[in-house]
Amino acid sequence: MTQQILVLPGDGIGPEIVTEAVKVLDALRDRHGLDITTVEGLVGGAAYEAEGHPLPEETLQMARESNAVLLGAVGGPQWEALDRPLRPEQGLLGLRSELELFANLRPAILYPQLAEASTLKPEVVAGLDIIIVRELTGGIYFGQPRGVRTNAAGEREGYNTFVYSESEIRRIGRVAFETARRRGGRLCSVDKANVLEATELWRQVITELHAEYPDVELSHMYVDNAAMQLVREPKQFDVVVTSNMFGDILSDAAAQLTGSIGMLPSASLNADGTGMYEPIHGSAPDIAGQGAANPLATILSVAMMLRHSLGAPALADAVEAAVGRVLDGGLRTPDIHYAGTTRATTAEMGDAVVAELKQ
Ligand SMILES: NC(=O)C1=CN([C@@H]2O[C@H](COP(=O)(O)OP(=O)(O)OC[C@H]3O[C@@H](n4cnc5c(N)ncnc54)[C@H](O)[C@@H]3O)[C@@H](O)[C@H]2O)C=CC1
Ligand SMILES: CC(C)CC(=O)C(=O)O
Ligand SMILES: [Mg+2]
Repeated sequence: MTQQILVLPGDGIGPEIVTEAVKVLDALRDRHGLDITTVEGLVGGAAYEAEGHPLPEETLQMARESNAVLLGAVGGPQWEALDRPLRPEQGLLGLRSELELFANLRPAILYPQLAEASTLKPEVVAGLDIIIVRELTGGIYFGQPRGVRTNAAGEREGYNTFVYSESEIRRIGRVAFETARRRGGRLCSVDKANVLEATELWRQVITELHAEYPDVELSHMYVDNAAMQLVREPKQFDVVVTSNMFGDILSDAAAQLTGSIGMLPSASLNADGTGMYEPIHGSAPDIAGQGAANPLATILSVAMMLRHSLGAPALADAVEAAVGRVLDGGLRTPDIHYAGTTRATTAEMGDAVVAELKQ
């Protein structure tokens, strides 16, 4: 049966990188027999400009009717002064929450060809293959109450709520233990249990759950130490499970281990395997419109879509291998460019992946 993919380019570099990922999807459909159809929708600032809301009802409806969603990125300085519910980022958070995409998989894999692109010493990052399992629909990004109020001293104060229920921790914990079981068998749960009650409960629930996964080696680490360990000795990790905000921050740090934030894809999954696929980076307003964005994180997100939502693991492998061959050939967008390699635009990089896929 034909599977439908909702394409949401969003803002900034979003349309540029998504164009390249759609070229890959088109090639898979036309030349490799992938039975898909794509529809396009609005999200973020683009949706606000056209419809007055960052997540129009029509977009949400199309997402619900699709087998998978491919998203670029949202946000930009021009929308920062809007009331919070109208800001582009709320469109993305709304999609994650409405589709119950609680499990965010963020693999950080160093392509060997990019060892020199990393700002870390090659021996620190060579062979890096870790995955961050980030809880995506709870924690401080969604907790109530939140806002800005005037306190008793007549001063403005901002407040947010860091809250996790046992069931929210358990379901992301299960995804993480299962992921570890399929990989190197090691899970590190990252929290701030020494200070925050919500993450003290996190540590307890993950520890309880461990009884069901005795074959997985579990460790716990405070988030401040984890940030340091990620740059000190990243290969000590296999699977990391953590809360929404900690995962957001740690995955940007992990991205740089691989050479660039433009290399890290992600899958956001719900309980029935429906997924949204997006690069981990944002809309990069500083380079938007210049053809300078690296489209590989978005193209690698297509590979994750093929594996997790479209039941096409062999095509996922083919896309990842095509990316590897393009890097072998020396083509580099500016973020991963260094002496001896060939500078490429966003579109040249996408075209090169498509050309490699044809072989
Ligand atoms: N998932 C999403 O849609 C996200 C949206 N944002 C939004 O994006 C906007 C910009 O946020 P920033 O903090 O600057 O984060 P960002 O991730 O957009 O950019 C950080 C830095 O990385 C570079 N970069 C990002 N993606 C790249 C790519 N594919 N190729 C080459 N370089 C790349 C940018 O040029 C910038 O220097 C904000 O409005 C923010 O709210 C931020 C993070 C995630
Ligand atoms: C802009 C935020 C809503 C998201 C973010 O930074 C992320 O998911 O990595
Ligand atoms: Mg982020």
